[in-house]
Amino acid sequence: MDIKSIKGVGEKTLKYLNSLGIYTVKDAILYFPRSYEDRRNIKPINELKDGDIASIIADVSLIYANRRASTGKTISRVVFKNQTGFIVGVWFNQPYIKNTFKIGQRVFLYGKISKKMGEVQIIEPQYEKDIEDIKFGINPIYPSNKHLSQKVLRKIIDECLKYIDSEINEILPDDIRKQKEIYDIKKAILNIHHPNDYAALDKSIERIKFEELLILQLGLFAAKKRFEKLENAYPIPVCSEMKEFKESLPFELTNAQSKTIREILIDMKKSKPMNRLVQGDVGSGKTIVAIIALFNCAMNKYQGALMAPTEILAQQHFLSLKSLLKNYSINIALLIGSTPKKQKVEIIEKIKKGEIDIVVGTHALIQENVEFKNLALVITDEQHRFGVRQRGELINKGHNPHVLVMTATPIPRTLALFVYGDMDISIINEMPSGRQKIDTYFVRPSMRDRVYDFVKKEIKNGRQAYIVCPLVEESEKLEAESAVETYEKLKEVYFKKFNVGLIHGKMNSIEKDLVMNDFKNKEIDILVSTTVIEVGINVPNATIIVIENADRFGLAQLHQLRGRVGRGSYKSYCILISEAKTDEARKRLKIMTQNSDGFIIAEKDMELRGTGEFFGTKQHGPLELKLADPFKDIDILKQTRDLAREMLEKNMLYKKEYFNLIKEIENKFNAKIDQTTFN
Ligand SMILES: Nc1ncnc2c1ncn2[C@@H]1O[C@H](COP(=O)(O)OP(=O)(O)OP(=O)(O)O)[C@@H](O)[C@H]1O
Repeated sequence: MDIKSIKGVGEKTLKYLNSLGIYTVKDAILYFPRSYEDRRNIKPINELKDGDIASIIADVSLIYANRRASTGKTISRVVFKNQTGFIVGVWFNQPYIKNTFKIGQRVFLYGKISKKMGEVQIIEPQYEKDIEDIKFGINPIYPSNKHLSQKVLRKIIDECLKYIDSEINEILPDDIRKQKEIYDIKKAILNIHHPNDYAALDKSIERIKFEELLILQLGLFAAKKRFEKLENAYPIPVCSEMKEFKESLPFELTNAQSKTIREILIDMKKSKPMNRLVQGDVGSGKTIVAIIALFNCAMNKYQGALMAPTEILAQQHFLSLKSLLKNYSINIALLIGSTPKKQKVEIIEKIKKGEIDIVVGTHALIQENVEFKNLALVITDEQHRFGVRQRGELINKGHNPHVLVMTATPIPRTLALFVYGDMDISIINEMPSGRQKIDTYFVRPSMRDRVYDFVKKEIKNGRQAYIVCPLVEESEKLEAESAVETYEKLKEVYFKKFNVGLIHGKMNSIEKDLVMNDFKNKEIDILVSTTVIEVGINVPNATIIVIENADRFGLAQLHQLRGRVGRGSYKSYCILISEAKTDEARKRLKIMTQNSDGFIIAEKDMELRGTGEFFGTKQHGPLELKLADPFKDIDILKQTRDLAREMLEKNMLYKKEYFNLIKEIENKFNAKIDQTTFN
């Protein structure tokens, strides 16, 4: 059911809902809160302590005129009272607040308490004036943006929840739910939006995680079986030019690269399609491995495709391929969202006729009108951006093509088995020779000027720098705005005599390319950027990266960002600027200063948190998991793996009560499942 049919969803709201990924009523039902506010305890004012998060019901007793503080901020103050005392609501830069309340009106307030010189204040509280309508339970807070208030979003989602019976199907049969003592799906979803208590919430979250991980495990088993049975891939022998090509490279391959390449070339010779994951730490040299596989494919007159997670990266891979393969008659094309229409049509036509040997692209490659003549090798450079589903879509364009997946996110071996259990794994655990350790420092913002002086020194020595702006979750636009601000300031104040460039996610790809090219050609000394440079960017002359508000980033992300430097033989530096107010933040940043191996960082992160935000908490995770986190939920992961095995051994999945489960696996993995799949 379309979200448009829900009361209160006009054209504008629809646009904003879409920007959150909500298009249907089902999307809204499955749009889970990011956190909760506990409104159950209404507290007497005279018992409030500084720092409390409290709920209060009181009457408006006095509304002050707005005041301007020396910082330029407008301050609005409203006094509320009840039998237990007075409390002052304080709002900054919201001058309209003073007209929002009426003397004598009864309101509900929720927010953080601050005690200042005997005055009890509640800072920028949430308020509700229709006391009748107030929900006093544990209320959801949804990931949102400034256009959609929590109030509106809650109302819409609550309206959608009325349709839960028709929109959501139970996929776990009764006997499994009983055996595992887990909630039915509808109860779990309703509880996640409006929990009665935390125990019910935990059990509900667990139910969703269980379902997600069970589907993942079954999907992986199905994929593995499917691959095991495939026999008719194009066998691609090692071409006679291979030796000469390797010798022509500008560097000698590391042992780990050579071993991985050997494994790949052996796989490609077979008529059984390759299904291999290459895991290599940041900067370990995965690209050349992909290039060699593509070269071998093209020299055997088959087509190969390389899919990258961003346009910048696709472009970079395209240029590397062009330059390294220039002495061979291999036709290479780039196909990305921003390729001009006319050119796109031409490229697509040539791919179809087999006139293009290697095509590099983004998800534009999986668009339906791209057809290949003889696609024999599919490489996806995942960096944890693609889901299993998109990978499947590209694979379906070939005739059982060989598949190579590359990832720079280090996953401890035991865990890799669970999340990439369907694939063979090669690991590049060695850095090219001549690399030096990246010195990493964690400093307070008060040291910023000294950091900038250091940046200047590096630039005077001929090197280049990245300055990464604070992460703004949930809004690429705000992130871009903050990057522009930082850029202006740096250009005009600190680095007047230098060439400063800017790159962020809201620029179109032509603009991004221009900037990246200028940076590569040393026309830019300092590149101010958001996390768009996180994956894969390769400018070996850049030797220093400064990361602002470093504690906001996940460790994986910091590790990726740091990997933008130290990619050549120059000594490189990573400077993490952070207030790091909590113990945990300090410990995490210390992990970065003391370790350089991504696998170890991943493990330490796991130990420290007992959970793993290593992957980040975005709802569109690598495996399209909404709540489950393979790092954190290792117990559920094991349970579901055992259950998946049992289901297969006992041939349970063909019973009709498993119909919905099977449908869901087909959906998520973009693969057909029938009686023969698991045999
Ligand atoms: N054996 C080698 N010896 C010297 N330099 C190498 C070697 N292999 C790769 N390089 C160089 O190292 C740099 C990093 O390689 P590449 O871009 O493939 O890394 P990556 O593993 O893809 O890193 P990331 O995960 O950051 O994308 C490149 O400049 C590449 O030319």
